[in-house]
Amino acid sequence: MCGIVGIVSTSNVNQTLYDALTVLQHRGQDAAGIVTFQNERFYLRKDNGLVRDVFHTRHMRRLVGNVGIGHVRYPTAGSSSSAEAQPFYVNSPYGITLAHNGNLTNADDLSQDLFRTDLRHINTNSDSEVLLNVFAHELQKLGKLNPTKDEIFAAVKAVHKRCRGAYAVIAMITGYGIVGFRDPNGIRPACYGVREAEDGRKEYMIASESVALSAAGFTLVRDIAPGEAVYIETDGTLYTQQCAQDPHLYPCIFEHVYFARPDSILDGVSVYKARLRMGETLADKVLREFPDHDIDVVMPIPDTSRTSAMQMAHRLGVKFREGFIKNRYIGRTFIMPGQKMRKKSVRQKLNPIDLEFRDKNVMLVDDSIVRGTTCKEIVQMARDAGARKVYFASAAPPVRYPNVYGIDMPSANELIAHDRTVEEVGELIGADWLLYQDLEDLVTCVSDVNDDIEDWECSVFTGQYVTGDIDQSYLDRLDEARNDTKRSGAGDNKSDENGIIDLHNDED
Ligand SMILES: O=P(O)(O)OC[C@H]1O[C@H](OP(=O)(O)OP(=O)(O)O)[C@H](O)[C@@H]1O
Ligand SMILES: NC(=O)CC[C@H](N)C(=O)O
Ligand SMILES: [Mg+2]
Repeated sequence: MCGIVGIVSTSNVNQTLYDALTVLQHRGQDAAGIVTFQNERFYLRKDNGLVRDVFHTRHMRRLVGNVGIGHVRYPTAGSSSSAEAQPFYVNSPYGITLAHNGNLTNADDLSQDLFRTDLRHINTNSDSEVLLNVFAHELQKLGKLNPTKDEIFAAVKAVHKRCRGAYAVIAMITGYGIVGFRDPNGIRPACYGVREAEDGRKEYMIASESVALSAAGFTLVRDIAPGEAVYIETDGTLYTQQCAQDPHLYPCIFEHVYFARPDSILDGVSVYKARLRMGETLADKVLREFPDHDIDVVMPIPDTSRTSAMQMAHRLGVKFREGFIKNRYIGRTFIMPGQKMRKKSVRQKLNPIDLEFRDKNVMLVDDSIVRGTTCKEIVQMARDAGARKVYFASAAPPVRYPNVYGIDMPSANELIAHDRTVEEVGELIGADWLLYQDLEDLVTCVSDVNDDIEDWECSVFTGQYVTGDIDQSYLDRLDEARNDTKRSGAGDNKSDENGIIDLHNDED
């Protein structure tokens, strides 16, 4: 998952972009980047690291201009190399930079076409660089010296025809403006908002999540529709157009389970409310399956499961307690590259308050169980702290299938629930009872607010991929390229050794 943001303002955008990226930091903690535009020049700073580590005062001073875009990255393609940090840049036509959240499922084919037919060179293994070049090529084909909204929208239309997979995108076209668009299935989120400058002129922001808008004083106008493009010229004139032939809204349900911040509203659905409901439906399942339960206390695994755990305890009428304290200086473990790093981080990250466990039957609640790294360690920690029985509940159903749309779960074999029954997973993690949310219930928790949502992208639970182009051979190739063993040998954290030359980066 990544976070994207773009602003057209009447004054310098560097600080607002920086602030927005810190608000979106939960979506990607590997790399960050900002590019601004002023007087016919782009100013770019991107590197590996958290936002606060990548941008120092000297970089911020140089990021001048009233228009700009930003990105926080959590890789799902290529490597963690700083050369694959975003935004990407291409000089022709016009000079375009682009930030992408999602994952293209036909990036390999596109890359070949770009080279053979479109005579374009791709310098990294990033699917986002491919996407940028498709967009650039389609814009170039129109052959205009000064592109108008019609050319921009025509290029987005062509992108929809050529690209498969998931993409929420913000691109900046030198001197003209920024364009944001979503793939025709609306898998990844994107919205836009407006605020008034002191002189009354309008300023716009496009972002992955509404929380980035509200934190910067923008009012949410609406979500970008699937397939739609929003083009904002540098003078603040805004145009929108549907650019896909047959759009459907199938948003990723995992945004509500784990990725998004609870204070965001995605496609009209409050993430916070959805998570409260997940707690209620989990409690109802406990009461259905275990009416005489002997749970003394419900505890969240911080942070993401807090909202659901609280509501579950409330509905069950049992105590809600914080049994694990989180070290706030360790990042999200699930989005860390490499299993070794994730495992070590769980112990460093969470520490039990023993007195909350001693002689108690505890129900531990997490938002999801993916590789099982967190819950295995946690169950043991609860026992070591003196718990009598350790029950475990997941606010999401079993994660059994890889994700191909921008969440880094490339390998079925690394998913603890893949090819296993709930009982087998329960045994593996060492819980006395393991309870998963039913998929139907999860869907109910996020539904009934927005009738435009035709269905949810639930492939990690069902193995059904909404783009219809995913077969076993694709999944095998993805597994081969990105499984943890592969990456721990040659990829992540050795990024500088993979030989990708960083072409357009202000390194210090
Ligand atoms: O089964 P696993 O492979 O361990 O993955 C699932 C865990 O990872 C995430 O937590 P994370 O630490 O990333 O972030 P959080 O603090 O937002 O909960 C998620 O909330 C689960 O706790
Ligand atoms: N998680 C994402 O959205 C990743 C975007 C892109 N596929 C990359 O790897 O950089
Ligand atoms: Mg967690």
